[in-house]
Amino acid sequence: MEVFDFEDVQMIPNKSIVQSRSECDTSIKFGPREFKIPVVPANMQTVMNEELAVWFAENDYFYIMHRFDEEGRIPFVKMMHEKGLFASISVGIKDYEYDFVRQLAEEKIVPEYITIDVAHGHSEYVIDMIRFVKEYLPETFLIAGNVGTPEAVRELENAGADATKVGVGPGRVCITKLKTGFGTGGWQLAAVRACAKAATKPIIADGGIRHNGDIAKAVRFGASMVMIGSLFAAHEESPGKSREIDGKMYKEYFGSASEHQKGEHKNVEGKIEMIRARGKLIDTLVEMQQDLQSAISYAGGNKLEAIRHVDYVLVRNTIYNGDR
Ligand SMILES: NC(=O)C1=CN([C@@H]2O[C@H](COP(=O)(O)OP(=O)(O)OC[C@H]3O[C@@H](n4cnc5c(N)ncnc54)[C@H](OP(=O)(O)O)[C@@H]3O)[C@@H](O)[C@H]2O)C=CC1
Ligand SMILES: Nc1nc2c(ncn2[C@@H]2O[C@H](COP(=O)(O)O)[C@@H](O)[C@H]2O)c(=O)[nH]1
Repeated sequence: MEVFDFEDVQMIPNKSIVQSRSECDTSIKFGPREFKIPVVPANMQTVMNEELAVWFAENDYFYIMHRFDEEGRIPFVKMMHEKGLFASISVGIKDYEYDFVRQLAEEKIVPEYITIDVAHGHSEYVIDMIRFVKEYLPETFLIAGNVGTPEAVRELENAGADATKVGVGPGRVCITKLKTGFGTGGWQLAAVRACAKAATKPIIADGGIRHNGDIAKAVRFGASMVMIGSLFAAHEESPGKSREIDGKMYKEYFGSASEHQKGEHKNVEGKIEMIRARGKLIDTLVEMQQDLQSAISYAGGNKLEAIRHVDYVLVRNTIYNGDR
């Protein structure tokens, strides 16, 4: 297989058909709803919280709530539904998660989206959970992950997953690749391509996005949705704690498998980073949308779909052209 990552690829412009980039439509239908852009913040504790979830849902952006406040999940779904908003939550695969899903079904609390969020999604235990969720909550749109191979995508889809999440180890605070030697770190974009070719349902490209142009590249290689952690962390509204270092403000961004998150040094595959505090989240979202509109224009179309068909070249790390 030909391997490459985001920085190794440049897409080739086509003749533009629009008079203004504002004509380009970045919206995407994902599951039962349509969203403004094909981007979702990572379901991590320093990226998403209840307040942000409400704001994202109110403003037609997709979100996935993390699973680290286990007791808070049912009140969260109820609160979202009382406000007339969609609920999108995460589950793990431990035994008590089966009780949780059963409780949702018994109490008729049906989230619109559930994401099975584990590091190594290509596993019989994940397949069992997919079957269980689809049996008890058949109306919920079920995302399962994370995986890095076409075979895994096929197996999770066959078990009933409505979408799969691709990316094992490309994240900014990920140390899976260093600690285990496994993953899609360094060739995430090629893994997205291979998985998308095998997929019959949508895939989410998860991790490794460092620039807005990477979103367009992930779409080009088959992603319906792109999950991003580090670019969404450290905004004014981000949940991470703030700290002043040498007179500059930073916010924490830590891995979901970090010692910081787990509270113990066992199977640690994540780290904590301090990221320079940035402005408002809405400015980042608007810039992502504008950059995507521009990308659609370069692709020669006026809808997101146009990006999927463009030619590309492999430039092997040269896109910075000495500017970095
Ligand atoms: N996208 C990525 O590249 C990665 C993401 N993460 C994130 O970290 C968080 C914690 O993940 P995770 O450790 O899966 O969650 P959990 O702690 O809930 O573990 C999942 C379950 O699977 C079992 N398991 C068996 N083999 C593995 C394996 N190789 N990796 C992980 N679990 C295994 C675990 O048992 P036991 O603990 O006894 O082994 C546990 O029961 C998640 O939010 C996940 O998204 C973590 C690493 C990589
Ligand atoms: N290997 C690990 N991966 C992790 C951990 N916590 C989260 N993640 C993954 O990273 C992406 C976000 O990536 P980014 O490049 O946009 O910052 C996130 O969605 C998870 O899939 C972890 O502790 N270890």
